[in-house]
Amino acid sequence: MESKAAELAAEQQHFDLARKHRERMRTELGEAPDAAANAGTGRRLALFRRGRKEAMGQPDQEVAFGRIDQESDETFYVGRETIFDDQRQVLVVNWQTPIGTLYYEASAEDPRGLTRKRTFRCEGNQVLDFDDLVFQQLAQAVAQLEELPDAALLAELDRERTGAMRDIVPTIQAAQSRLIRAQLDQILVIEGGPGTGKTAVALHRVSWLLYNHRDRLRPQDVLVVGPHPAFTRYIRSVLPSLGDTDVEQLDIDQLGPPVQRGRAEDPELRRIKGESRMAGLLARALEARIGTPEPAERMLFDGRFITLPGVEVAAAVAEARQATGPYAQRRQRLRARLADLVRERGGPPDPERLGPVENLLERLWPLQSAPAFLRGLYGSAARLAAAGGDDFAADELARLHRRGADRLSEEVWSAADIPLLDELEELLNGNSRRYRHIVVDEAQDLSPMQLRAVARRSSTGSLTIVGDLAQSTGAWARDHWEEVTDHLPQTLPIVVLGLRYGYRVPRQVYELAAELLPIAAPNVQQTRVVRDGPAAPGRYVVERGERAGRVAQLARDHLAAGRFVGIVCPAASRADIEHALHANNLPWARADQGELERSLNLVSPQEAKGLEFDAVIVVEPEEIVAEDPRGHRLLFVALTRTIRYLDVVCAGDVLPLAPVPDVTGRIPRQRAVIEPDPDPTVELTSLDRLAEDLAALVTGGAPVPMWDEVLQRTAAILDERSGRPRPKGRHHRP
Ligand SMILES: Nc1ncnc2c1ncn2[C@@H]1O[C@H](COP(=O)(O)OP(=O)(O)OP(=O)(O)O)[C@@H](O)[C@H]1O
Repeated sequence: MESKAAELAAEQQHFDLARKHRERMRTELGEAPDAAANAGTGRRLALFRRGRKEAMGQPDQEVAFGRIDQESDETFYVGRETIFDDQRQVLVVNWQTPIGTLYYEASAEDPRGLTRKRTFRCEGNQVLDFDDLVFQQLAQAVAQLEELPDAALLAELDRERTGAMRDIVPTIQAAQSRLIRAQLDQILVIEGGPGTGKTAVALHRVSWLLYNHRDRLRPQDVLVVGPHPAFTRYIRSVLPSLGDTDVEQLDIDQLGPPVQRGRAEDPELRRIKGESRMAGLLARALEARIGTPEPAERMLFDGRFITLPGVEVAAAVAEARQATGPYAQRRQRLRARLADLVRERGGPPDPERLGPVENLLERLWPLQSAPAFLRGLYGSAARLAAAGGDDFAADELARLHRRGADRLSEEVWSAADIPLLDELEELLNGNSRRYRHIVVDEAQDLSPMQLRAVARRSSTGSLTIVGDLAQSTGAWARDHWEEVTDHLPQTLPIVVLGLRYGYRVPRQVYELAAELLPIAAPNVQQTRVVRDGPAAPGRYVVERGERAGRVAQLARDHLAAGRFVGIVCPAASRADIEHALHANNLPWARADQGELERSLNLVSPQEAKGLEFDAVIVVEPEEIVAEDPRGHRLLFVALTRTIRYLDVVCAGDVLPLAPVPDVTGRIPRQRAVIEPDPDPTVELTSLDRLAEDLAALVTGGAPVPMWDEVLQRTAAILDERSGRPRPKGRHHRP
């Protein structure tokens, strides 16, 4: 057998050769002439080449991260891009190709025709070392190899954070790879605990889909929606680093017209505005703007009166009302009809001279902008009452009523207003941009109106929905995924698949946070943590007056050690903490302004969703719990943001498990987790869907030989839950 040194030298030779050819390919891309049949094609070619060049690894980046050896004796190197030599021989294959996929998927149970999987450790393009998995040897010894974190993954997880998410191409795990490659034509719900890689998987899935469905999907056809600007900023470099530059990435608040945002609103009003019955209210209110004509409509053209009988005008209005299409389009239809009626009576043929028709049209079918219309509607109790119909109680309509700013340009809108404006935009103009695939991250919190805004942008019904029910908080805290998927297009199958291994949060921290789960989300499966952290969580219970000073001191210590730090601070303590940071001369970035670049970041628990830091300082858990009706979930979010260090600084309990009074002094009611009633009328189709979901879970979660075992255990769990006697011979829960 070759010595390791000799093998390393041989690998280095291959890496050097591949790098030489990568640079040759880069040069060729730069030099290729822009000549094309026409200017448009030339521009597209130039853009394509720019995209290809950007996607190429930098000269100092390793050409490959892995190698697979097949039983057929063929060997492939796997990297971020395919590299050819000048004879078109492949030196490295792209991770997104079927061959590249084998690198992630081969396991001891199912080696997929491989004899060996090699993972390289590199510094630049210098091969320092490699680890081998030799499948035949391992097959007998390891039952579930794919679940064990390997050295390469652990080293990657321990790397310091910077405020920008990185790609995980070299270390994608088998279970993650299955979700990345799941079929395009479905609504795939990726669920899992904090730090299981849901966001990373969803972004790599986009890249994989773009590569493997080039015929149907261009980068411009894909939209990624995140919960807030700091999150979008955090993830925005992942797709470009995978070579996919033109994918649109927006915050949920950007799905709507550009208006001034920032209006605060109480949760009850937020809840009303988020409900899908608001769509009906808006549609009725808009139709109510359409007027009725006078018995006779008299118009003056070039000194001559023309009179249209009211019944004819009313018929034209009725026809436009019944037509399909958005308000503005139907208005055009009415305009054309009125012009015809005028011409039939000898009016001017020239549309330029139809000013009086425009006036009549404006009176009957006024032009509207979404913000002007909604401001007017909120401002009128009578219009709200008329549009509310039986769907809204009087006190709900009273809550919606508000006096608008003096000028439209001064109106400040709330987050819950944005999807209403977007709904109106669609009713008025119907020109929302459509996408062929949409990814929605942190989807567990979105209101039905926000989900409608997502759904209307989907031209195919193909979506990837990402979230964690245990982190679902706010006015729309959810306990079941159906509460989300019911508002999405129903054209394709819905499959919920889970990620179970926690890569971010160290064991000591997760154990603390998981104490909240029995109250926060008793139905949610716990994460299996893959690694230990460097230290137990720091618990600092201090006098209230000392709290902010202690936070500043801890932040300073973490910063001195070169860590990327997040302070998760409830609103009630925000001013105190800001003051202490100022006084200690510690500049920080504000997540509420989409910033996340400095070493020190101040985030609210809500903004903390999806983010991660080397060190996290959580301020006053009791206040965090009091901040939301599902406050224990919010605290769970706050405690699970760290990749290494956690400190909790408080005057109250480190881990308040009992309900804590909210800001008004009331004990918030925890909404009961609703177990679905056994319903004998459940339709076969939904049972089929449930069975399909379960089958998908089993397929994705266990190797084939274990399926029977899993099903037997599932049956035992169900028996236990239902209190039914367990038939003899069935497996017991371990
Ligand atoms: N296979 C992997 N290789 C290397 N790093 C990984 C892998 N999977 C996940 N990670 C890392 O683990 C961390 C958590 O991943 P991610 O943010 O995608 O988790 P999440 O499930 O979306 O978490 P949350 O629910 O808190 O938003 C990230 O730093 C990510 O890069």
